[in-house]
Amino acid sequence: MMDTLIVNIGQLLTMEGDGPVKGEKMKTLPLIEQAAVGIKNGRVAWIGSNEEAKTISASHLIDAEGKLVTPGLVDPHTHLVFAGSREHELPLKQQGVSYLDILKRGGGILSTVRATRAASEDELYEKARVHLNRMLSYGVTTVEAKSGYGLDVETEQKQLRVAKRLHQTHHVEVVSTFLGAHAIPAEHQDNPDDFLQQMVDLLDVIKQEQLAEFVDIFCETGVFTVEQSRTFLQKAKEKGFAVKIHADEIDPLGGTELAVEVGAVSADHLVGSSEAGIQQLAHSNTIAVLLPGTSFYLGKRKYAKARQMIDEGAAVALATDFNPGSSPTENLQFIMTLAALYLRMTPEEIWHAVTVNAAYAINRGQDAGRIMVGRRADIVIWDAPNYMYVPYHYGINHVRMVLKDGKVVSERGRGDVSVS
Ligand SMILES: N=CN[C@@H](CCC(=O)O)C(=O)O
Ligand SMILES: [Zn+2]
Repeated sequence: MMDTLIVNIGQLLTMEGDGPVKGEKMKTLPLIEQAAVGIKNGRVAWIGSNEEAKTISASHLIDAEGKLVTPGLVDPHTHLVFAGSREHELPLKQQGVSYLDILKRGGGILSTVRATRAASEDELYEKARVHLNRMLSYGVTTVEAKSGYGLDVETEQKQLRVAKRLHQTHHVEVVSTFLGAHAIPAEHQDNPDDFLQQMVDLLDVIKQEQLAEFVDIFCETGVFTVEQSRTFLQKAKEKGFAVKIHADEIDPLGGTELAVEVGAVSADHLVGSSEAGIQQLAHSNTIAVLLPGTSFYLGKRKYAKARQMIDEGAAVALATDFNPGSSPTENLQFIMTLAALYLRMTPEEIWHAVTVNAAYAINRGQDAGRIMVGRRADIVIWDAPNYMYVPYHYGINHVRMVLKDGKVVSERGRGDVSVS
């Protein structure tokens, strides 16, 4: 007897397998047609054909109506917790002022820092909760959330406490990353190493209070150098954190090579990765987290070389990079379309990148990203006839229903608008 039985599934993407999916293997999608899934105690208890399902009883029956069913999506790179917004930067961008120049003038990340410092913990929580609700409605059941808009001891902890509270209170699982090294705050422009030392000193408290499991740094021109990033991440690793890097986002500094060297769980952005960096990445365990929404929104022509990365054998994941400056969107489905058009990833590769590989990019590979017996039942029922349809029909939400731990936590109308 199942708690819930999902029947009449046209295409079930189980993503069944072991470990992150690399290179060539991303081209083959583990898929069952005319399938059904049984759920008990919040976990997947049975997977079989729709025919076999007729012999199984359940307290709650969901008819997938011949549509697509997939694992809950995983968004492995977001800046979820912040105050304010930055729509006033759009005209500056139109005048040709670059992202790094806006930052140099004290805007960009630093303007969000001022707003976040001024906000109360409850205000930050309420705002982030709204963004997280929206992510859930787009099919995301696990999300990574970075701090980095405090850049002082007090506000960084405030952001991390908000992420922890969201994890405890929201249906979506929130995996927390300390990004205290996101920019050099105004008061430390002349002594960035002192600032980095303050952030290092904070690591013990973060560990004790279990406020984050990852540590990240923005390795970029005018922000932190490769040397500073190496030292900072090595100290974080010594203190027991897993590490990530904002690498080669704008200028090709060698952040990709550094990610491999320090054994980062993921290297993120990678728009300017060198040939050597891509080679090293492809032969490492570091997941390449690509953020085409950021290239798109910064109005760039240059995108990460996803094709080359996959062809060389790397495991690629995709994320929204949701943040108020370079990618203000919670819509991972739109990112899937950008990946198809600008990263030239195939639909099969894209689905790996938003499920299993995204889960491995945040050390959740054993829990999320796959529909397998014994796993948490984090499942999306789509109003889409097949997996290719989601990146194809762009800019709208194709989710019909989201289950987290076997419970329906988000449900939408069918989009069949009645016009009188
Ligand atoms: N590049 C650094 N951090 C974010 C942007 C943050 C912001 O602009 O507020 C990113 O990943 O794109
Ligand atoms: Zn980011």
